[in-house]
Amino acid sequence: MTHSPEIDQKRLRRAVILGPVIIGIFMLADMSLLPPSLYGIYLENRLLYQMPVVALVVVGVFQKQFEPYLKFLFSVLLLWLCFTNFALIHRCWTYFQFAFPYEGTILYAFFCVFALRIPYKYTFFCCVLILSGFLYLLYANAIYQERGPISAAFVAGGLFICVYARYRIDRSLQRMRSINNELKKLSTLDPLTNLNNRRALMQSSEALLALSARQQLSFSVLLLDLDDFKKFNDHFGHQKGDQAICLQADILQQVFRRQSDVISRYGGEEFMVALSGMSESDIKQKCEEFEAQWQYHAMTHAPDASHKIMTCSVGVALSENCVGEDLTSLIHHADQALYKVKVQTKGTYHITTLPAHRGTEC
Ligand SMILES: Nc1nc2c(ncn2[C@@H]2O[C@H](COP(=O)(O)OP(=O)(O)OP(=O)(O)O)[C@@H](O)[C@H]2O)c(=O)[nH]1
Repeated sequence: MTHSPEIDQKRLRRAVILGPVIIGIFMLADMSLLPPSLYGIYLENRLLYQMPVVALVVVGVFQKQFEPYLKFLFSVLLLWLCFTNFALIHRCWTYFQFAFPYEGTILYAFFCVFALRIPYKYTFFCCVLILSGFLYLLYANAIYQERGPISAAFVAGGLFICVYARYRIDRSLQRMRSINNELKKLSTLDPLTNLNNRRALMQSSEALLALSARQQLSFSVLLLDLDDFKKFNDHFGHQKGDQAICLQADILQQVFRRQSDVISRYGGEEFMVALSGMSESDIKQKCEEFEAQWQYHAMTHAPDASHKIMTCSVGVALSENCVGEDLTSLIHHADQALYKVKVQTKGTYHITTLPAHRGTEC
């Protein structure tokens, strides 16, 4: 299941607010364990060094302009929390011979890596630095005495779990994203021609029609159907038929080159093109260019077909002012125009111009 960026952002904001609350709860627990002589350096460490940085990060998460730098900011936060904690452990030991607990290191790492979602590479880098810092702390001070090695192993193990789990999570997310993109492609593209399929066509055409209506532009639907294609298939075989369909897709892409032109496979050997802002004479010119391309390629047709070479009939519905027009009705008019061509002269085109609607915008 995927979430929208807005939901992700809300969750991140909630998590980052939770951070100081958890630190606050731990402070109360720590204070109940600490000898009163340590209150001063403990509160100084938490309130003067840790909390201001935590507050800065919370503010950063709520500022949109910091979004690209959040992973860096969270990594700095993690390092800062761990190293200020090491400084506290060092001071408690040096001045009061008190072995302040080290387990917070692992909690900081778990929170920043999993709740704030520091990516794998940053996590790896941070965990290496944190472990090095902790090992140096143990080397420089005999804080945990005979429990030193097991403490080191515990911190190393906790950090390793962080790195490895983050790696697996990031890999799975990456795989999910690429599968999602593939599925999206499969659900919108026709596998033979790589053009939009009917579903994507309807979405794109509706959007283009709405835009054309708002800008008071003309809108036209072209239905293009290869002639006597059944005879072609029967004579040359299905594979050659597929080649003709691919050639049709190539020709359409050559003729209708504007970025806004919507080209798609409507179904079988039928294609549809939706155009915005084209006059009747522009469309005539495009249809002639299209027919000329088929003449140029001169693909030999079946002996019993109406033409010696492959041709394509085109039916066009042109709405000069598409305000109030709907796509289904335009497709219907284009289909009727195509039918006229099929029964009269295959391999040509027919344009039906629709009168301008009056009234509400579509
Ligand atoms: N090779 C191939 N053939 C297809 C594909 N999709 C549909 N067809 C064939 O296209 C043919 C369409 O035949 P008809 O609808 O009778 O149309 P037609 O023979 O072109 O006749 P007119 O439209 O009147 O010119 C059928 O034989 C389908 O099997 C495809 O993806 N590949």
